[in-house]
Amino acid sequence: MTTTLITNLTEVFTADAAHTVIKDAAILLEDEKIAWIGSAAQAPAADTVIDAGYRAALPGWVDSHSHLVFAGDRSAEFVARMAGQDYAAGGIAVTTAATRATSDYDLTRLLMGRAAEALAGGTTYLETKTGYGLDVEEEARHARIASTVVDKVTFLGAHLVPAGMDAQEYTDLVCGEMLERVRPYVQFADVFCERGAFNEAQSRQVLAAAHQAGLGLRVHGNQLGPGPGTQLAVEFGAASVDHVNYLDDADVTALAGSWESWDPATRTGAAGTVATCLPACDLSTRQPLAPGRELIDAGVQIALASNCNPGTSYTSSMAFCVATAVLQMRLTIEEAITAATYGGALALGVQDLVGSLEVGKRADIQLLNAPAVAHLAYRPGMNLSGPVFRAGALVVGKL
Ligand SMILES: N=CN[C@@H](CCC(=O)O)C(=O)O
Ligand SMILES: [Zn+2]
Repeated sequence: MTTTLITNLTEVFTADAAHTVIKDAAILLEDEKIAWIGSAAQAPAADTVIDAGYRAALPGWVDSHSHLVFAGDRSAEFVARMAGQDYAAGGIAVTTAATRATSDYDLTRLLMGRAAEALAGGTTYLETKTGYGLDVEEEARHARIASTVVDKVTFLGAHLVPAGMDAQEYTDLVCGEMLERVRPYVQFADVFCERGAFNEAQSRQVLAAAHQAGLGLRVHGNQLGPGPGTQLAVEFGAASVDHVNYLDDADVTALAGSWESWDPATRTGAAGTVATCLPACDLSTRQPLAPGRELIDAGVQIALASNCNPGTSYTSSMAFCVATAVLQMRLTIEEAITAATYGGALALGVQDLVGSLEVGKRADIQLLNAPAVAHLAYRPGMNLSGPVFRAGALVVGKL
């Protein structure tokens, strides 16, 4: 066993249940795990001592929603949107055409580049989805490639009905042969339950088949208008419902109800459906920001994620999401960081492994080139990303 002490930290934001902040702190690592956190003055001896240079530390981001397996460019669509055109699900087809025409080698290289970009920004745990393949061979190929690069893979065959195909026929394919082929590579399945994508009956069919196949569930819900997505997610016990821009009182009540057996003070009990807010996407599509403040106040556990994809949110910057959540969604800095770390872990079911800095957890730690984590929102748009540790190893930057 090797011990490493990271010391001279101005503050450590742990993202534990009490949002504990330790000033003038140090963190002891034993191999890949956190063994001790406390005041630097009381730090135990270690084999190696690393001087953090009076930076603040926080957990690595857990980005629980992205679509990184893609090729091609949709900047023209973005330009048109900024000129007043509405976002429509149909844009997905443009990426599908470009991605289908890209080799395994190039697609892997593109995905690895995006994952490296996220890591450099402090993301130490990453989920990504399929959903630009939209036929059996391509969805299986994208799932296989994703499984070699990211931590969790979500099957999103139910992203868009491909041109020329009947919606019911395609839904049957997603729930049958496609699901079977992607199954070895994925842990979750998702459905884009929205006008222009999959309706309630089709979404139900997808969720039921994925559940039957033993997958965790997620739903893209209530992104472009009111709809059944959120309530379906709760009904099926989905790990998360993502977007949640257009919620009514019944949706919020259903989400809150799913957390009734969860004790937020001890973070124990039965987890409900995490509401994942995607503020970078909301800005890029000019949708109303998800009601993160109201959801937290109602007792719902929320996550913040990048939704990095070429259509609606071409950024993997979790720091940008955190700053937006504080400045525009009225979250406190502690709530926003916790949603982007522990909340993401909860949405992926890995909260015992990552998402907070606590003894026994994996040492996924990002340092900020700033003395306090508040700088993430206080200095929006500035690149404050410093050295990053993943599983106890320094993987970004030098110290
Ligand atoms: N809403 C559905 N899917 C993606 C966008 C996909 C695209 O436009 O390429 C999203 O999460 O925003
Ligand atoms: Zn998405």
